[in-house]
Amino acid sequence: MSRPALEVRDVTKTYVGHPPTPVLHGVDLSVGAGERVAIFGSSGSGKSTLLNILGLLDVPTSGAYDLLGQDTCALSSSTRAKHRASALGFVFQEHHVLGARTVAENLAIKLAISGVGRRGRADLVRDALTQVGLTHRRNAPGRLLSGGEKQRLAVARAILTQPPVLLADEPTGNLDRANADNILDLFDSQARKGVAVVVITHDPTTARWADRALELDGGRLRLGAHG
Ligand SMILES: Nc1ncnc2c1ncn2[C@@H]1O[C@H](COP(=O)(O)OP(=O)(O)OP(=O)(O)O)[C@@H](O)[C@H]1O
Repeated sequence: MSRPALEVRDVTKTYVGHPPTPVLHGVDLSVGAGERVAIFGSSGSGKSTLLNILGLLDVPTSGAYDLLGQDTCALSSSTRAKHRASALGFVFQEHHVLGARTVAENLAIKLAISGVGRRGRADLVRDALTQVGLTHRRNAPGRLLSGGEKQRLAVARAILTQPPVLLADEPTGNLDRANADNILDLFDSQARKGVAVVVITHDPTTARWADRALELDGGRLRLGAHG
């Protein structure tokens, strides 16, 4: 069997404090290339905590997390940041679009921050806009986009450098059904290219859309009712 894109083994997370807050109690998760996984669970069950760990924004208290075959727990913070930039794309419920910048500038700025040279940027921006169907809006300021268009721009930003893993936190949360389906279609295209897609969601339709829907309950993941 081929190596999973990401693999979490017996991960625990306890936030330090008085008293400490134990959140994850032994999470196991393996996601293959091209697989679409949805994670749902009640408020406070630890979904964001797990996504922060998967996104290399936080570290587990114990357990192992391998991303693209690399043990991430042993990495220095600067190597983690490099790994985060090259391996992961993020889509959030809040799309963080820069309102005063054009659609194309929103993407070019992300590439500049990622260290992509000026010459390479135009092609990547064009490809990403084509993929999400926003080419005709490339010169529009971000503030004039509709909610659905802003979220498509957020997906374009996440896939700009073609990361092999896409992490999304309630990506359809603020959208009507048609726009939500549009975002899921974009994720489908990514999965068909071999990208591993992990989505945190409260939306039952999004959970049913996934190849596997897992419920975070009692600090552990189990196959959910939608799976
Ligand atoms: N930095 C922190 N320090 C201490 N406790 C925290 C911290 N971050 C989260 N928690 C606590 O950990 C628990 C899980 O939080 P988390 O945000 O992961 O849940 P969630 O499932 O994403 O919730 P929601 O669906 O409401 O966003 C909550 O009880 C929360 O208060």
